[in-house]
Amino acid sequence: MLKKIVIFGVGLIGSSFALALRKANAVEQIVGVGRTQTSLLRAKELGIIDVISTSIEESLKNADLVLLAVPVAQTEAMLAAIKPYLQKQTVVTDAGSIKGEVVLAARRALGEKIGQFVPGHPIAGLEATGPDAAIASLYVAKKVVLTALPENSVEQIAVVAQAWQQCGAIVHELTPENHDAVFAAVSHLPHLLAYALVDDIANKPNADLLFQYAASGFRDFTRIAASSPEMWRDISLTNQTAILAELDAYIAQLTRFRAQLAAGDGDAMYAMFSNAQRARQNWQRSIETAEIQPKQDSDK
Ligand SMILES: NC(=O)c1ccc[n+]([C@@H]2O[C@H](COP(=O)([O-])OP(=O)(O)OC[C@H]3O[C@@H](n4cnc5c(N)ncnc54)[C@H](O)[C@@H]3O)[C@@H](O)[C@H]2O)c1
Ligand SMILES: O=C(O)C(=O)C[C@]1(C(=O)O)C=C[C@@H](O)C=C1
Repeated sequence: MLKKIVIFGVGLIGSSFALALRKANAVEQIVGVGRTQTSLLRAKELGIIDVISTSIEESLKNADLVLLAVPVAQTEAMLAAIKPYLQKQTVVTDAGSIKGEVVLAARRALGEKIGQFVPGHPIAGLEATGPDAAIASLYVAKKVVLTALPENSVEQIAVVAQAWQQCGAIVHELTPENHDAVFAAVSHLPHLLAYALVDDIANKPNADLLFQYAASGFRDFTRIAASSPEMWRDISLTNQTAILAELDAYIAQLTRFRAQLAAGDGDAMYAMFSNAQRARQNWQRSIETAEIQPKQDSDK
């Protein structure tokens, strides 16, 4: 049981963490720190947080756990503001979608207190933002990747891992470099492609006509283009190298495909479509097995 947790950023991710811990009866008091009073008042109204912080110093007194759930470019300034008031027993974690730059920012901001920071990333989310979008079950049977630091103690890592497990999540560990390369391929690139496609269509002279007939294929491919521009700007800039590598590989793939189409090479196109279909079906089956099983267990 955590006595006090402090959440910086009461948006989708921070508020869902709060709701999940409350549902599990795993926390006594939740304090919210925000950029705008509006989201903090709304989070309090919705019963997500108990207390709206008016001072970082006060909020950190006797805290067990601090979660940063803000756009990743805020990490360094936020940890620098926290550092003077960070007590020895408090563990700090984050939910940022990239880890390499977050770790560098944390080292710069926290200095000798870096051992108290256990970097994390829940692999669950939505295109919606803010406390109204929060869901208590968002993390159930979903992965949370920790990229623990050599300076973290086993106990500090356990505080963060156990909090996520209380939310129903399954904790994995990766190095920050592996993390950023993996998510550049399977999360960051798809978001950028969806944004680019919708922007391209929106800028066409006949955009209204095109959107009028866009249907479920368009909906499935572009849901994530409704995500937060601030969040995705920060992810793009802080994971620039890995995203550029994935973007180049994708452009090469499109160039290959374009040549096949221009040449009317149906066999080559069929081979690529079949390989992708098989891979997508296998992925769907394996993810369903992994994610449905724990849900059934927890229903017992
Ligand atoms: N949305 C997802 O699918 C998802 C999934 C996993 C991880 N993440 C990561 O979680 C973090 C939060 O994303 P989200 O989806 O909850 O976004 P969100 O927009 O719903 O919430 C972010 C909150 O942070 C607040 N904020 C911004 N700057 C702040 C500051 N300086 N001080 C205090 N509060 C501040 C905003 O007001 C907002 O309430 C991001 O780092 C993102 O990369 C998002
Ligand atoms: O489902 C969505 O809307 C998401 O964008 C979630 C998603 C993802 O790409 O899967 C996005 C970013 C996160 O860092 C983790 C999860």
